[in-house]
Amino acid sequence: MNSMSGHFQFDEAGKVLVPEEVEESIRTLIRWAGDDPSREGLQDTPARVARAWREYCRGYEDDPAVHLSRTFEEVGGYDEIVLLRDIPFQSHCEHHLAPITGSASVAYLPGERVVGISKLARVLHGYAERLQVQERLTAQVAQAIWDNLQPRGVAVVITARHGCMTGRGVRTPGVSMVTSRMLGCFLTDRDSRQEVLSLIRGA
Ligand SMILES: Nc1nc2c(ncn2[C@@H]2O[C@H](COP(=O)(O)OP(=O)(O)OP(=O)(O)O)[C@@H](O)[C@H]2O)c(=O)[nH]1
Ligand SMILES: [Zn+2]
Repeated sequence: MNSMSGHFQFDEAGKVLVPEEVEESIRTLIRWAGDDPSREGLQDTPARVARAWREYCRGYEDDPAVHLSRTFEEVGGYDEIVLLRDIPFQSHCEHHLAPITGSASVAYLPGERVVGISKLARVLHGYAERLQVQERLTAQVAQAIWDNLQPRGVAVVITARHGCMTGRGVRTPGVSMVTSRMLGCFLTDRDSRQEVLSLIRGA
């Protein structure tokens, strides 16, 4: 079994085993950044970093479709928009492996089936906890809900800050990126789109 392809191995205590080649690559990076990986404070760092990255990227082990498979048919005749607003999330950009932190609003207009509301946040985290660009994250969350719930409409709006624009590069703190993906009636019907956008804005 190849530990590099996401099939992790664990010790008796259930802690993930870090392959030597992964630790060595982190030591190389520390050396390249200008420090000495053998000094006391950095000795355990490669294993910690490896485990931290497995956690940052645990979305690769997650299947959002599973979260959306547990649906309910009857919710008291409710057939209006369901919105989960301002769900905080963390991701990492695929260009610099820098943190992306933000919040997402996820809405759908149910068809036959509704889902437990926490599942919308689980889908978001499942895709966010991978190496991402914000546009793809937004599209994947919307598409997963569209494919699995067959709703009448889906709207996803994400606002996030990119660490690669604050701590390095253009060094422009405070700026956010906003992306949205509308499907179904939120794409084709102007009134539905306005309604969902005003709910998302909290107007
Ligand atoms: N569209 C998009 N761009 C992103 C995202 N995350 C990071 N980026 C951008 O990806 C780009 C990568 O540009 P490159 O020119 O290849 O890399 P770079 O030399 O490090 O660029 P700078 O960040 O401008 O220093 C940068 O403009 C980043 O701001 C994202 O989620 N979506
Ligand atoms: Zn980046």
